[in-house]
Amino acid sequence: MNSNDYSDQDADPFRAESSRRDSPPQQKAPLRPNYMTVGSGSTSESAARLMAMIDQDSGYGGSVADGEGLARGWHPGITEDRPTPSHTPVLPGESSAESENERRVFASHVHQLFYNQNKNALNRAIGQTVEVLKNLQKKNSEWPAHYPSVQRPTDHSSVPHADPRPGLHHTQSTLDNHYGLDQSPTSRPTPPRRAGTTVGAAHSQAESSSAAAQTAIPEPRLITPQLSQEFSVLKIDLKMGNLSQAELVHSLEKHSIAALLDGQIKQSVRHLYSLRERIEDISSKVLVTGDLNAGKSTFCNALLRRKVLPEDQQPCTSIFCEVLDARENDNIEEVHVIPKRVARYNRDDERTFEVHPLSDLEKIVTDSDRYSQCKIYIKDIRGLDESLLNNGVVDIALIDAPGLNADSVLTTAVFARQEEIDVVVFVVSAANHFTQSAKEFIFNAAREKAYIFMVVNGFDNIRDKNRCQEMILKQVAGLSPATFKESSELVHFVSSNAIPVAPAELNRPGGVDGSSSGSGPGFEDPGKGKEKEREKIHAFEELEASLRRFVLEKRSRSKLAPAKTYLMHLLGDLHSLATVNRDVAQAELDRVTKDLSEIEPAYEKSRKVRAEAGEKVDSTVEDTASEVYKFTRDTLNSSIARVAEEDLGVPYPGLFSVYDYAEDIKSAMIEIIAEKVEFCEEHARGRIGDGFSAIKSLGLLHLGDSFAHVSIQPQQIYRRKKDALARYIDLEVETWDFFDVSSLWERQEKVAGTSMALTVAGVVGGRLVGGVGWLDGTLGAVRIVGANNLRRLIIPGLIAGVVLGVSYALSSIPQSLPRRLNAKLSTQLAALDYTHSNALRISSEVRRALKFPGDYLRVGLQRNIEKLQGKKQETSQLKEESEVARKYFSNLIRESERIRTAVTSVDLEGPSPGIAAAYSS
Ligand SMILES: Nc1nc2c(ncn2[C@@H]2O[C@H](COP(=O)(O)OP(=O)(O)OP(=O)(O)O)[C@@H](O)[C@H]2O)c(=O)[nH]1
Repeated sequence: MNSNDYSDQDADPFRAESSRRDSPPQQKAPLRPNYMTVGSGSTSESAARLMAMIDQDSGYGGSVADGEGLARGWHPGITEDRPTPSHTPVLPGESSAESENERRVFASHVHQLFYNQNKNALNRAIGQTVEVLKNLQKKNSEWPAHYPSVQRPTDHSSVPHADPRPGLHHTQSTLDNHYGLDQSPTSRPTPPRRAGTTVGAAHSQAESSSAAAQTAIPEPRLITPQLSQEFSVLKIDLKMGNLSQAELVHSLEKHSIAALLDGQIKQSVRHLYSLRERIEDISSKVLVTGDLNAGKSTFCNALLRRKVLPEDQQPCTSIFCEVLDARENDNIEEVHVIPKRVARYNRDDERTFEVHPLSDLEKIVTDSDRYSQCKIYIKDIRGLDESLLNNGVVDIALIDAPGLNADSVLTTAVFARQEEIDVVVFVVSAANHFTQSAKEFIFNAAREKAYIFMVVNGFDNIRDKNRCQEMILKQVAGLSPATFKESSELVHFVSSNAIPVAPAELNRPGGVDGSSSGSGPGFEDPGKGKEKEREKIHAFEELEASLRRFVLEKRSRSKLAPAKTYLMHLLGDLHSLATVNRDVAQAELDRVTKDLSEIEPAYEKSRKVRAEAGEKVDSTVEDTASEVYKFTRDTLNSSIARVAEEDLGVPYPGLFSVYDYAEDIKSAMIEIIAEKVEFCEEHARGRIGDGFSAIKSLGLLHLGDSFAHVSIQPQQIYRRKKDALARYIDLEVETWDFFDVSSLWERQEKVAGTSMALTVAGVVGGRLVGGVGWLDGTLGAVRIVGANNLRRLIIPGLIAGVVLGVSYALSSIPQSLPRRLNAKLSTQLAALDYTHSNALRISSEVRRALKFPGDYLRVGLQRNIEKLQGKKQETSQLKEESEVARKYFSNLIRESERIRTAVTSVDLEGPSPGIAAAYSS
């Protein structure tokens, strides 16, 4: 507040404050009686609550872990402008310097609480966001997240016009209308796709994470340019060649994008940690700068109420002097001087500074050749309520800068731009106004720090104070419009040298031991009753109060605002990312559910087909083989039994070649039997062909074209050289083989009425060959010719009979020999198990020949099942993944929204609550 304003105020400074700042009516001083809280009596509810809050939250940070405080929010009772619980009784509507001071103190506490509440809310939000990001990082590694990016505008043709999957860029502006004018208004927009997915056919297939990774990436993924632009923190920033960022993102494979996103997340987590560190840092630096000899050192001393820094008529401060609380130096008052060669000061490393007593300061500050800056540790002689160094919330360090001139202006501007400098206090001489260097500095600094705290010093030297104020404010308006707008709080006209200060060394006689301000012992008392002096002190106290608030508010802006802004952006990004991914997961879920509903019955069907076709193949093979076996066995059996009846094609050469004849017959019979075997093989070939056809039609039915090339070559079957049957047959021709008695006997019966001789001969022959029925013959002959005649006839008869019998037997060799040999052959072949072994061989070959197509069919069907089974498993897994992802991203939407709401409610710009508002800039 300006000192001139103050003199015009009425008796109630609160009312004057309120009206000056257009504060809401309820903030005006009430006309109700004030009350006091004294002794140990009961306190009002809100006062008790406030005290409890102050106790809990002393300005050094409340518990971040305590979520309740935030949840409850600011207690409305606190924000009401109630009568200040004052220790200084005043009548309603009246005010005194003491009560005003108490109100300020109270407002300061409210400020602190408000600041801390915001700080804690942000701190908590940072912790929660880090948690969310870490979870997202984990999720991203399992289910590579989709990253929104711009649809490539040239890709008209590849955009499906009627895709059933939901689309996201439906919501985008017409700028992103890539469908062309002919697009049906009812057609659905392009669905969100993951990198690596393709349009068209690929959609119908289940896309597992791994499968998708292998797919080509002809298409860009998602989404709206707006959304893409909205991405601020998690934006994947790629700068390569002439390609735009969006194109680059498109060209990347899904896992590369996931990796990039992972990098962004890590970076964000790191940034959040550094923001947390920053908002937790309670130190704040105030840089005091201004023209040469403007009174900067005097001003700093006045703030400290101690003559610490050397003041002189001539320019004296040539290095940066930082004044810190001695508590940061084990409560020892001393000066650490940093030589120019030292790049970075470290209080714990004595190599980085020289230690000097405070009394050396005058010498030190003028020695700019050796030193770059100094740290002055002093004990704060003021109480918590008034102190600037320790005001209960922040530890403020004052930095007295060398006076500005053409050489130092840039150095100081650079210094002022440092992030750790929260507030710049510019001291300007009321008499000299802004010099060229000053203007240059403010212009430079204003770019970084919108607000500059202006101290117009040496106001006591000015006679026409109003004119001076007007002129200075006009210049401020040009130099820093923001500061001008808040000039009542930020521009102060004071006389720093009017403030009573204690000597630099407190243990000097007359020094103070630092607890009170104002007119304590040792101060250069301006003189009681001197109204003007009091006014100067009052103006300076107002400046101090403003400066304290300004530091707090600036801290809000410089420390809390970046955290808030960053969190808002980050949570916004997370929200967008989560929305996109939830929709993608939902779309995938719908698709795979549909796929699965088709795959499952197909899988069951293929299992059934395999079982049925397998049975059919088995029965075909078995039936064919047993039929062939039976056929072969029957054919060979009958052939062997009747081979003698076949046309053997061997002429009878006569009695003298009868043995050769027997051999030829034997060979002919063996050949006929061998031919029969071949005949059976030929038959088997035919049956193999039939069996194969049956299997092939099954194959074509169930395996389609893949079975078309399957064939067999029946001619190749039974080509193995067969062992010559003759080798195994050992038919020894015996004499008796030429005389087939049984057949002769049969024939004798047929010619029963022929002559006696023949009968006798027959009988004799019969006797000769086997003696069968000779008794009958003899008895018959005796009866017919009588015994005597018989005796006479017997010799010639016998001779005739033998001759006849022998000649008959010899003449019937062509008939009897094959039979005998056939019988012998049959016996031998039976002994060799010839029929069975051949039938078995031929039928086994049938099995072997049909086994190949049968197995091929079986394997093909099995492969079909496995393929479907694999697809089923993959789709089920994808379904599960999509379900989990959808749930996760839905939660992420909610969670990011919840944290964002909490961060939004952190009001760094609005007025401070309650009484503090009356003292806000
Ligand atoms: N009349 C009057 N004199 C003042 C005021 N403030 C400072 N002075 C005097 O102005 C002279 C310069 O003061 P310093 O505090 O040394 O000025 P400075 O800006 O620190 O000087 P450098 O750091 O050397 O640029 C001293 O003699 C002070 O006593 C004031 O408000 N009124």
